[in-house]
Amino acid sequence: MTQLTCQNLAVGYEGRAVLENLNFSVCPGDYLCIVGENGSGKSTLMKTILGLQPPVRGKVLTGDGLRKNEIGYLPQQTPVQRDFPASVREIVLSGCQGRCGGRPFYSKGEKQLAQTAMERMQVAALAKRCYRTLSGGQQQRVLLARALCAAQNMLLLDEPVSGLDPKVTGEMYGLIQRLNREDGVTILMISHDITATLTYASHILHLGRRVFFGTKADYLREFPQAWKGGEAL
Ligand SMILES: Nc1ncnc2c1ncn2[C@@H]1O[C@H](COP(=O)(O)OP(=O)(O)OP(=O)(O)O)[C@@H](O)[C@H]1O
Repeated sequence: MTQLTCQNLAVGYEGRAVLENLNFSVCPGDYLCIVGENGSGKSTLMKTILGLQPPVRGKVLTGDGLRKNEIGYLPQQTPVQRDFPASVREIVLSGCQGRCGGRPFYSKGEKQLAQTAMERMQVAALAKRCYRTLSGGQQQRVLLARALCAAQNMLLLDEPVSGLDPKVTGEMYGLIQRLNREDGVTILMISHDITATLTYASHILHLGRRVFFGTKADYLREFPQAWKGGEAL
């Protein structure tokens, strides 16, 4: 059973394709890394998958009980977002907004969901702290907890470790791996980190002059030089 299928998909702007002929599926529990050089269309594909912009051609289909508004999203952080003047708890709770249906307060269940997400991401002790006083790694864990409030089945992460030091990067990857392995959360991750991709991914989508989609083993068979950190495609 597939959760997400891109069928003859072309993505781009104002009818002009940046990427075309994309055909791939994601199953529950997959860990898909989307790699490719700058400008290859990773963010455009992600926005199309999230339904934030229409496909130029083709379709994005969801299945296995997953609806398009049930994909949790961790955007790439901008400096303005890093300075956001709200408490950790408020930010995590705001992930529940899609569930509120216009209601101007959070229910007991939503507050519990936020508490559980903060515990899973090890930020419960920071609940009352102001977001902008946190370290980069703590901020990313808060945003992951927020994404978990929005969706439990699939997370889309746009370069979740950019700007983090190696130790914090390792911790972040560890938390994401636990969500995937222990909680069965499907992961779609845009990454520039080929070593991490080859360590954690079950599947790889490489965007570029040639598009590749397949398992990590297929990728390594086709592009053995990827291990050496060389240009893969
Ligand atoms: N709003 C827009 N309107 C028109 N073209 C755009 C728009 N946003 C991006 N593009 C173009 O689409 C192409 C793909 O951009 P995109 O941001 O998806 O690439 P990316 O792989 O995510 O790059 P990066 O790794 O630098 O984040 C680029 O040529 C870019 O200039």
